[in-house]
Amino acid sequence: MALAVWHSLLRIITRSPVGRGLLFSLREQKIHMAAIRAVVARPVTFVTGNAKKLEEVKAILGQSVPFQSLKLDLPELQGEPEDISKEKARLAALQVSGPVLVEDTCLCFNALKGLPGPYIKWFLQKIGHEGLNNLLMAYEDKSAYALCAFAFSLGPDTEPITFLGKTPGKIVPPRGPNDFGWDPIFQPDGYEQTYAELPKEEKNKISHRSKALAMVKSHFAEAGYTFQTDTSL
Ligand SMILES: O=P(O)(O)OP(=O)(O)OP(=O)(O)OC[C@H]1O[C@@H](n2cnc3c(O)ncnc32)[C@H](O)[C@@H]1O
Ligand SMILES: [Mg+2]
Repeated sequence: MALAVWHSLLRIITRSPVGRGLLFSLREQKIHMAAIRAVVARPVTFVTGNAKKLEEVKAILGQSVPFQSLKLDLPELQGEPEDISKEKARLAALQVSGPVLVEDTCLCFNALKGLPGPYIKWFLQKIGHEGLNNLLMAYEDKSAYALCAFAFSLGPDTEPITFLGKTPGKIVPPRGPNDFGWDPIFQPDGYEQTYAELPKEEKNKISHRSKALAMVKSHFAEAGYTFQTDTSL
């Protein structure tokens, strides 16, 4: 009985234009999914010009997302962090002709409505830790947040997707080793130490970068990508 109903249903589907359209689009979708899997069956390249970022990304991701890295200082668009990161991913995907991961980091002062934000690199280079503290001299509010925007693209023809991580804290006079950007002047909420004073493993547990990467990890796990680590292909 059930088989007879099933057969007549199948007849209706295959004979009607709507049913045929449905079957066709299901087939197309299957082909599309297969294409996506084929594209990502290649290594993901994390593109950055910053060795310290790479070090942290390696430590945080471990073996969960196999990737190779490419040292390249990509040009950066002006604008909102997410858009900057997406544009970096588009440029990186063109360069690599394959799946890429990039990130853009911001340091945002609440008293300055989020500035320097994505321009922190240039502020840090020009005015240093002391100058960054001085920017907040006129304000009582020293609160700030570190923001990381990762963007992942499957390749040059694919729209990048973003993953944001944010850690609140405050800006303080520099303390701790001066080996990574603005780490000595950022004290995360709930800690008496600056990022620079914290052991690396501790920073990597609570940082803006680790929060964004946790989302990257779960996206990769849900999508079920299979990545090739053999770069000879
Ligand atoms: O090639 P990319 O990945 O862009 O590397 P970059 O050094 O240019 O990095 P950004 O454009 O994201 O600029 C962010 C600035 O903040 C610094 N920075 C990034 N992450 C940091 C972190 O976790 N702690 C301290 N400083 C950080 C970094 O050194 C830059 O000066
Ligand atoms: Mg940069």
